[in-house]
Amino acid sequence: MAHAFSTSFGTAIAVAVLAVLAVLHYLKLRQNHNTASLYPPGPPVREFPTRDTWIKFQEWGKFYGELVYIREMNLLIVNDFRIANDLLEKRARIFSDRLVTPMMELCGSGYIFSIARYSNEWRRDKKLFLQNFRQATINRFYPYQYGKIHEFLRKLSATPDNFMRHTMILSQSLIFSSLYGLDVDPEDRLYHISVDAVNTLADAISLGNFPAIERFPWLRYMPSWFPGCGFKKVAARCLEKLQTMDTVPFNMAMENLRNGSSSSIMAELAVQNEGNPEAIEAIKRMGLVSYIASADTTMSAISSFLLSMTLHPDAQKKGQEEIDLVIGQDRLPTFEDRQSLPYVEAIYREVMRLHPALPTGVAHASIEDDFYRGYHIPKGCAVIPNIWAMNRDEEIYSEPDKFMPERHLDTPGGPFTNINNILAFGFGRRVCAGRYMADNTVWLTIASVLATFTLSKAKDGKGNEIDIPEEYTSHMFRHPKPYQSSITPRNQNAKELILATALSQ
Ligand code: HEM
Repeated sequence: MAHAFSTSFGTAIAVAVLAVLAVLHYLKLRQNHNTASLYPPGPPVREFPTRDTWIKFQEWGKFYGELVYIREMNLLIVNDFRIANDLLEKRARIFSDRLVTPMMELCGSGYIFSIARYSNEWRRDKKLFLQNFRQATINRFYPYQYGKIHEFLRKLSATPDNFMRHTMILSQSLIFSSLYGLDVDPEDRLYHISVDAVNTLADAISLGNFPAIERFPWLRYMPSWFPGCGFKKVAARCLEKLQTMDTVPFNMAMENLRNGSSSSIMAELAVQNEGNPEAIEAIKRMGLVSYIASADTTMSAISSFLLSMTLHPDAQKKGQEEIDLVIGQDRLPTFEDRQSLPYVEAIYREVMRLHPALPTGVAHASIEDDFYRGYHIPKGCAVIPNIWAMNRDEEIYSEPDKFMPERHLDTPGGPFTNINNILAFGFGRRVCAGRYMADNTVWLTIASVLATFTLSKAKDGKGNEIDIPEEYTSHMFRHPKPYQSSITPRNQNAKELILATALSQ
């Protein structure tokens, strides 16, 4: 009897569970059916802007709402930090892919994990990168950062009118010195190889430059003489340049180690992995991605700082006064001073807020269908985080377009909040892997320039200030367009401090 009871009870439970499952399945199907066609609203593709995309995206956000979707492109624009966090951070399992076009693959995107698919290859290369750039070991780069930033001060002092060129050289040469132990000059062959390789890559993978392969991906399997297959030669050239770029500095670093003239992180890693060709290739790729990911971004942040100081003398003065008060005028700032300089930190945070180097970040992509706030986000959707708009959220920042470092002092956490609050570095599992190094480089440059120079508008022959139009480039990387500025050492003491840095090189 007991057995019969338990059997019928068990059957009843099984029937009930099946019934619940059936209902749930039906509801899910219904939800999918209802939402499958419910994409977020958005404009037609023909309205897609060709420049200053972040401004148009921000306008669309105000018009269409929190999610803007361009159906023909399967592209989602996110203007709100909370949503970026929900998708790119909390649902990182789904939203950590990148869109890789056939042209990118042919050009060697597999070499550069910052633009590679969310894959085992990405995990492998990122792991090696993080071992070398994680927060705990980041002070290994301090000597190179002091060296190159002090060299930058000397160049600014000697030829201030070339400040833009000096900024670019600082950003590019820092990676060569930090990783390879190489002192690269703009006249060097290596410098030209690197600039040329990056430009070739940028041209080759920019959408619209090779429409045939974009429209007919199968063309990649045709020979290069086949009509419309000119892209194959371009891709082969690009790949070759990237290979040269990751091999030439690596070989130089190895040669320097062998002949005893200098050691370097790259050479030491290679020695530890001697006899393991795969590991050696991964080390070379790490050097390549470091250069590609760091040069333009670091240059942009420092350039935006210089322009901001020229345009905002009050903020500049407050930064200088804080430095004078805390460390005096007899030495240059060091990393140990950082926590004692809240206003300098606030200037840094404000530069990163108002002028993100990549205003629309780097697009993530989804690996499966997802549903968010009642909308369907299809598999393979490119998600653009509009950092520009997020950093100008009026609910968080009053008068968001104004340069006001004070806003970071007035917040509960003060200016020294977690680096992950700096949205300019991106999101989730694809967040900038070099951010600890970048953060240190940009901060030390800011503190060192404030300690030693005064920046102001340049004057014409009649002594009138020359107006600065405050124009920025309008493509993926955003940085100030050329302008004139007066950059002079603050006083004799500052001049001597700058010159003295040459002695410690
Ligand atoms: C001010 C300077 C910098 C800024 C503003 C910046 C910004 C960014 C952004 C927005 C991304 C994309 C994040 C995302 O997909 O959500 C990124 C990725 C990356 N950055 Fe940076 N970056 C800077 C400097 C550097 C430096 C100095 C390095 C290396 C030494 C570096 C290495 C990387 C790498 C490897 C990635 C790819 C991460 C991945 O896809 O997994 N960055 N960066």
